[in-house]
Amino acid sequence: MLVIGIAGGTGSGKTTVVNKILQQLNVEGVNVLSQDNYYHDNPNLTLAEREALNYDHPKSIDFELLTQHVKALKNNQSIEQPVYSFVTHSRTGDHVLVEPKNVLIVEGILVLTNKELLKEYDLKVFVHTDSDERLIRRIRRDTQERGRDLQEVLHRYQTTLKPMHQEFIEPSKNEADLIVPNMKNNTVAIDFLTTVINNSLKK
Ligand SMILES: Nc1ncnc2c1ncn2[C@@H]1O[C@H](COP(=O)(O)OP(=O)(O)O)[C@@H](O)[C@H]1O
Ligand SMILES: O=c1ccn([C@@H]2O[C@H](COP(=O)(O)O)[C@@H](O)[C@H]2O)c(=O)[nH]1
Repeated sequence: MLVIGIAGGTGSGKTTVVNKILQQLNVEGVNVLSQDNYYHDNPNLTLAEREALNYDHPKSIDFELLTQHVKALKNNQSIEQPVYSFVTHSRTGDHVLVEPKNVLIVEGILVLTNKELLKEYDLKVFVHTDSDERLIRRIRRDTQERGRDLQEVLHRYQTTLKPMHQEFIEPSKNEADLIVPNMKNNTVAIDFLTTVINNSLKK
């Protein structure tokens, strides 16, 4: 199994890059584990308390479970991936059965920040987009798809998103084997990535 970690700031285009790779890959099967499904659950807190949490710090992620799931899939075992809701900031209680396949992509803002998880990757990618462009994309997405209002997005950007990006996410770029600029559609980088993946699988 080939394991690929794809990180980058919020709104950098990680999901978009992953979807483009999936469309082009010439392999039997690919699993994608999104870090977004591995946020810690906080069932004892009220919704208002959960809304106030910092979701951009590495401690907000259940890296133990994520790493355990990556290791299980590599050992040819199935996993039950938790499902997370961005509306309630909590796990829904549902699970998705994931069976091992030839390629495993692990994507998320913090997936290159955890030492144990870093050991599991064969290829590490960082998607780069300038912060002003990422903020614009985040405002659009969170107001249109995640039920947030403008003031909430801007407040979160200033209080947690930007400082956490500077402290944890941007430095994790140094772990990457490849940096993909994604200010505009970058077909060359996507072609390059799919070629690298296909070649690694042939070895
Ligand atoms: N190269 C690009 N040019 C313009 N818009 C893009 C590009 N890549 C992604 N987007 C848009 O930016 C938003 C965030 O992209 P997404 O892939 O969800 O980012 P991430 O997963 O890193 O948070 C989406 O609305 C997506 O359509
Ligand atoms: O309950 C939550 C958990 C996370 N977030 C925000 O999501 C982004 C990460 O998602 P991307 O798809 O990579 O942008 C992160 O910046 C958190 O702030 C949330 O709003 N609520």
